[in-house]
Amino acid sequence: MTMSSKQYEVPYFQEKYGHLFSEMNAILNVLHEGICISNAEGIILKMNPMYERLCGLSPEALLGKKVSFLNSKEGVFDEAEPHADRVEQKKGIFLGAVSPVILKSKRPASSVQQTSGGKKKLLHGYPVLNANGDVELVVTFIRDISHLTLFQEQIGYHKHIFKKFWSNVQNNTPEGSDPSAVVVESPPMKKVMALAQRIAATDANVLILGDTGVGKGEVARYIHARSDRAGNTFFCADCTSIPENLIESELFGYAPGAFSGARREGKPGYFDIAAGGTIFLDEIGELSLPMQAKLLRVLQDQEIMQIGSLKPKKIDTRIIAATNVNLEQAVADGTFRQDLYYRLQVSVVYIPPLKERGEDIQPLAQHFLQRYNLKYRKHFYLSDEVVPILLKHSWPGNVRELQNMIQGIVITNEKEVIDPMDLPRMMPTEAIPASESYMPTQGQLGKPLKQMMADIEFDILQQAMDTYKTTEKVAEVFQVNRTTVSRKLQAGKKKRGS
Ligand SMILES: Nc1ncnc2c1ncn2[C@@H]1O[C@H](COP(=O)(O)OP(=O)(O)OP(=O)(O)O)[C@@H](O)[C@H]1O
Repeated sequence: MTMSSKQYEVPYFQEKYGHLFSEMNAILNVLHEGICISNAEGIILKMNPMYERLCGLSPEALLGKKVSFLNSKEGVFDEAEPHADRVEQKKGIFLGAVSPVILKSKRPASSVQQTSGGKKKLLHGYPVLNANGDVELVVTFIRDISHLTLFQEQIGYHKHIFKKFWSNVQNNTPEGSDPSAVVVESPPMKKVMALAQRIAATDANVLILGDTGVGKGEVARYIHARSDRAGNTFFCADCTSIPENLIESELFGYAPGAFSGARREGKPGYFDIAAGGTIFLDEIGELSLPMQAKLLRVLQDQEIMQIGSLKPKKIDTRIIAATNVNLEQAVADGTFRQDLYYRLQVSVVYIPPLKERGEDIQPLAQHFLQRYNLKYRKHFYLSDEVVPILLKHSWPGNVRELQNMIQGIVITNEKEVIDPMDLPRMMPTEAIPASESYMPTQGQLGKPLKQMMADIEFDILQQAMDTYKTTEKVAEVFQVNRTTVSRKLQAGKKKRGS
């Protein structure tokens, strides 16, 4: 709609700036920004058509009025106005106009406003000062930024989806998940992998048992990679990381319009994502009893029931489940369904703990060292003294513990050779089996306790000197002063005449 310039003018303004009007109006009328000019009293003198459009107010309702009319927060209305005009004023007003602020501060001001109808507006106001430095006019520019914020929100949403997708991808392809990179040296592990290879050729569901960190996930990936499903998705779902109230919709998805707040188009579950491939249900021993019942139905009928759907849906997904829970005990305790336990018993792979696979320890340590050297651009290597200590450690956290230890050393160590001193503190002492721990000799027994203790101390320090070579390292291991170590060694040698 094109307005004649007259509609936007008040006599005062026309009188004072009339000579500029024709050119100025032509410019103002084509601008994509709304412009409003008010005087030092806050009276609105002029506005352009875009301003009217963006505010949803007629020029008659504004020209000659105070800017504070625009301020809906304070609910200021001209009581003299007829009711209809007040309603009209109310339609497009802001939560706070910038002009009153500029009149006070004499400085530019900006704000983002949400007007009726949920539109977002960006306001920039500038003072025009006279020769005395007083505000003579305030020029306010207004721009509709609703589409920008909508765009921003859409970008934010897509960023969120991308992040989720990326974390899923990472979740399913963890560091070193290349099945050919699985370290298998010990006879028990060779047996495990031979069994996994045989099972892979069938399409049977699998149950993998073993303590935490033994490599159940690795073996599951190995089975998938060697099966006919290798070209399709391997989806890893950690049952403990999904909140109980979401697990059903995450695993099975939901039908369109399943519940209020649900996505209109419905949501695929992990079983759909892994269609044609393999779903790895880790920590299955932690599933609640109601979810166990639903999983049993999936295993029996090869069907899932999406939330909000009345029709079962056929699935073509191989299930590999894993747990470190003793399922037999869990069945006896009533926390795991017996029928599900029997269903899962079809093909079972048990992975022994690392301490029972001694031949794997050094190759695994070298494997992780190589990986983290490459990752952090380092050249670390293991000293000969380290290997026996690694072999003697009990590895309660299994392969993951070894992996984390090597990564930690590569990140924090200063020198390239990794020796016993660089291992976690508890390792060297723990590595001495009980049979090798110190027992007083016949010769020592019968001596005063103080002397016996000094002898024992001397023997321990000498043993440590054999392992660590320098008094500095021995002092560090035993967390004492270096001079204390030297003094005690010298005293002991003197006493024994060596
Ligand atoms: N034989 C192996 N060769 C190479 N890396 C291995 C081997 N076994 C395990 N790993 C690595 O050790 C880490 C722990 O393995 P994984 O996650 O498979 O154990 P898990 O038994 O599934 O553990 P959890 O019970 O906690 O789920 C992983 O980073 C894995 O890549």
